[in-house]
Amino acid sequence: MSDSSTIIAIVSLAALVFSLYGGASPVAAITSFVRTISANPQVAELFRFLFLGTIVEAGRQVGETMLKFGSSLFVVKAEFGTHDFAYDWVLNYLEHHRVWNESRSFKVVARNAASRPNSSTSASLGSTDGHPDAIYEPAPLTASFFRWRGYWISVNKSVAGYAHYDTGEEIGGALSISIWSRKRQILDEFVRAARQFYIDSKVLPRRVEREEPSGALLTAVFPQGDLAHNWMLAYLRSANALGGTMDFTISTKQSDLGWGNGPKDTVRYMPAHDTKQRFLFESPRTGRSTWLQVVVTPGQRNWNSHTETGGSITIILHSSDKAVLADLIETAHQKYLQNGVSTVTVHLTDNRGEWAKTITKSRRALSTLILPTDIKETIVADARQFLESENWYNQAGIPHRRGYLLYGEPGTGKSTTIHVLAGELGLEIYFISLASPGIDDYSLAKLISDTPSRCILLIEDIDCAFPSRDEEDEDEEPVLDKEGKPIGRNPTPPRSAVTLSGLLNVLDSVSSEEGRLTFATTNHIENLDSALIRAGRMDVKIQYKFADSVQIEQVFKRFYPPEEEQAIVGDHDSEDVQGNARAPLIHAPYTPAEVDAYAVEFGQAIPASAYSIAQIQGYLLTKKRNPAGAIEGVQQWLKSQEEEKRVMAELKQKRKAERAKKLKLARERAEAAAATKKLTADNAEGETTDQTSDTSSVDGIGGVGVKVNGINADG
Ligand SMILES: Nc1ncnc2c1ncn2[C@@H]1O[C@H](COP(=O)(O)OP(=O)(O)OP(=O)(O)O)[C@@H](O)[C@H]1O
Repeated sequence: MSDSSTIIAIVSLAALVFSLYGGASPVAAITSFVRTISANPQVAELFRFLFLGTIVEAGRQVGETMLKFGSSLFVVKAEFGTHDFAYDWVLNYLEHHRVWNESRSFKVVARNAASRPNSSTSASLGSTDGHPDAIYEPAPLTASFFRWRGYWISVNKSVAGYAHYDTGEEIGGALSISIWSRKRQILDEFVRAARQFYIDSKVLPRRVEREEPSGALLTAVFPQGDLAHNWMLAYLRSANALGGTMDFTISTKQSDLGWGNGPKDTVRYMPAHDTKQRFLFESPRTGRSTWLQVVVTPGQRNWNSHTETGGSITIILHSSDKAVLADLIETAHQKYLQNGVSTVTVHLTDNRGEWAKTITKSRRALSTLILPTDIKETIVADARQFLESENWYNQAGIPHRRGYLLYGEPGTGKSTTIHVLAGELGLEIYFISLASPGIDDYSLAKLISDTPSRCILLIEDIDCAFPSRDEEDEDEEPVLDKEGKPIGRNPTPPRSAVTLSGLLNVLDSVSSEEGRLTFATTNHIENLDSALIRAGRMDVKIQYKFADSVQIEQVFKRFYPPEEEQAIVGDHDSEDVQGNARAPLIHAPYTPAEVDAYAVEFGQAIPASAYSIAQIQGYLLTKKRNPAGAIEGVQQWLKSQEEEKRVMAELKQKRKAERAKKLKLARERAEAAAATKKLTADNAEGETTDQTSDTSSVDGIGGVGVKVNGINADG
């Protein structure tokens, strides 16, 4: 009975007594009432029960109030909601202490068991047939007691939750604990111990949604196209952090190389769109472990440029410490650099003028680059010294940038030099071709500002930003003066939308002063503007020529290494960084002495400064593993090359003759046009004179006729 009902009962009783004995004093009325009812034994019995019941209920209520008061003095209580991480700490800790070991009432779950903390009480159900294990949880409202550091603690699943329709994780429930102690700090110690145990046992944390607001977590987004995205991807792949997903997109495309475990993987397993994976980051620096949740969003493929843009990697850190994020990024960066030891990364643009694609090439050894004398060593030393002398540049007030112009015949090793150098210096190449459709002054400036400091910026075929001055160019049209006389030729319009001033601005821009090595290559240095190649923009200029006899010998020896076993030269993947054969393929059927002798013979057979290394390499590739055959066939090959040259020269000659004919025709047409113009002017003058004299008008018209005939005869 509640307090109010007791009061109502007493008041009603008093009212009854008063109505019966209204005229008497209250004491007399109660006395006579008691006398009246005690005369009736049944009514007396009823009132005795009522009286005793009231006493017992009042006593119970007083006792309960005292117990509540007492327990608030001697028991510390806490509740943990299933939506919160603290619930996971405590649940995991209690499971570890086998708190419900003796219980006879469980809730058993199997869905999503793989992502739940490992339970010591979990039963392995059919673990061999791929079914998940079951997890035993306390059933709602069953209390369990256990001793912890000398205190009694009771645990009770006070509110039963329900499974989330998507994740299967319990939400809406609560776990209550009561610690039998007067000391409030025991609760702090308990929660701290549970949290530490959770961290130490590295159990898989619950999944959180990116949108879920949580001050306890840090979120970092790495957008595709930024270098940090590449670092993170390299790190996650190397740490096998993306293998845990259950949703894959399978690809066999070369362009999806980044998702393979190695460059030679034929099938690549890419995480499906927006899949979330949890992964324990163990910092090699601090030794600290932090759970990460990784969400990979692949980009949209642009079918014109065959590149992917707009993707991202989102990392949710189960930590609020920014130092962990910084540590993760640095670890990923270091991993990426380590990978770069055996590979060279080349960034390419799409046709909208954005860095969109990254390809990885095997690193090429310095020894595989064949240049006269010690040019390659000089270039490497020069670039290395430049990178190491940033302070010197700053102190001297000179922009910290260096430009190299590699010019000369095609196929002589200009691009190869840059590839080799990138491998030697551990730098990435940012490749821009000025002839690409999407590249103009604006996109060029943007592309360059989007490159990191310390990289190689490679501008290939820089001459296409300038009009060609090639005498042989067939597209040239004659330029005529006012009189219609040819005064020269129109230079071919540049093949690039980039202008000279745009290019110079970019080379001089502030963003180029960050330890960047700019390389430009061209086959036509004569077409370049002197402003572009002056020192300060192009500090080092190196000419590449056709191979001399020493180079020819070296190429030959490279094809027939004197080792017992050999790899196919020219296939870079079969060489390691030192240029040694990685995968021995076949027993060499010749001795080193034989190869040396053949090489000298080969060097003498091929005329010096007439062929590029690319051409010679092309021939030797037809004679793999057969140095004697290469010597035997060389004269035949030279003849075919001469024949090819002759045919090319003939074609050129023919084209020249056609152009001369075209030019002559154009000149004649122009002269005729000029003559017509003059005749019209004379005629107009004649008509003016005619208005004053009739005879002169006839002469004038006749004069016109003669002139017209004259033009026709000429024509
Ligand atoms: N000096 C060289 N040393 C080693 N290999 C070379 C050399 N020159 C050319 N090659 C080989 O020839 C091929 C083409 O070389 P590369 O692309 O470097 O020439 P390039 O001068 O840049 O030509 P282009 O001016 O046409 O771009 C490569 O496969 C490379 O292996």
